Amino acid sequence: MTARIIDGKALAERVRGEIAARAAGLAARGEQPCLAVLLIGSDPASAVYVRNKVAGCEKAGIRSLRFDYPADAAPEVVMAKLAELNADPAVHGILVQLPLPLQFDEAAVLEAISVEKDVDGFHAENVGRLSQNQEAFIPCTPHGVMKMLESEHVPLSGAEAVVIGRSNIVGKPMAMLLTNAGATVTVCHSKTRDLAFHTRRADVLVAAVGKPRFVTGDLIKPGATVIDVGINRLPDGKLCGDVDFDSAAAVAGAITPVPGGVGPMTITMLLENTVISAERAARRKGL
Ligand SMILES: Nc1nc(=O)c2c([nH]1)NC[C@@H]1CN(c3ccc(C(=O)N[C@@H](CCC(=O)O)C(=O)O)cc3)C=[N+]21
Ligand SMILES: [Mg+2]
Repeated sequence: MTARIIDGKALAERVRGEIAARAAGLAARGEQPCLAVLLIGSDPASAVYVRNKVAGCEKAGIRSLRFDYPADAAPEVVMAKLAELNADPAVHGILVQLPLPLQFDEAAVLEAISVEKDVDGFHAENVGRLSQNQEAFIPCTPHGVMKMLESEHVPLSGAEAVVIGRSNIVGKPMAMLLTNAGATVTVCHSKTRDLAFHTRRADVLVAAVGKPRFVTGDLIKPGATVIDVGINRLPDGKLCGDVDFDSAAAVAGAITPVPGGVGPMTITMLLENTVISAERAARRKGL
């Protein structure tokens, strides 16, 4: 058996077409969607992601504002910029690229973004709303994964879902979304005693561990849907996921590649959240 490949890039293209149409409609009514992106420091991976986000905005007809700060930037300077962007009615989304340099209190920075403009969905209030299954900005990576599962018609109600990784930006919100969709969810992590015991029961397996090729075929239930959230840069510069693609694809029913899987959907959901925020602003203004 060899797994069907879930083409995140193709799905992202399709969804971005719809987002671009909504953005154009908003611009015609005088409310052009606008995303502000703050990048602090010079981490090369962060620079690539931010460049991809800005390019994604441009292609979808979303205005983007980019603010770059040196690694030793004073937190007060960034906080002042956030206050300014929160108050600017032309700005609909604000994203502070993570990780932040050590002098920053990450939680304090995320809380300083207004809930209405928190298109990353990392503000505690949006996290709380998601956990209560209320309308909220949903973190882009897990939201993109849900869209992929939906477009592939993967049944979730009553399914066994296993998430490897318990980060605030992927693992935990992923578990919440799968729970809200009716799956029986297990969250595994570095302290899990018998990983294979859990993963071999999974109808849907999401890998967000940050270890290259960590999930091998022997951990996968035959026919399972395997979602690879990992993005690891190998010494040769190539990108690889948390899943050992070849051994996994021999067992799984469907699998996402890296690159071209979850990554492009992550940026797509960021664009969608920005458009949603702009649509709300337009509605408030009666446009
Ligand atoms: N505040 C914040 N919000 C984020 O959403 C956020 C963040 N910080 N910090 C880092 C992670 C990572 N992330 C990715 C976005 C796009 C790709 C992506 O487009 N990947 C392409 C390949 C890109 C490449 O060539 O490197 C792919 O998988 O095909 C990957 C990873 C967003 N993140
Ligand atoms: Mg983890």
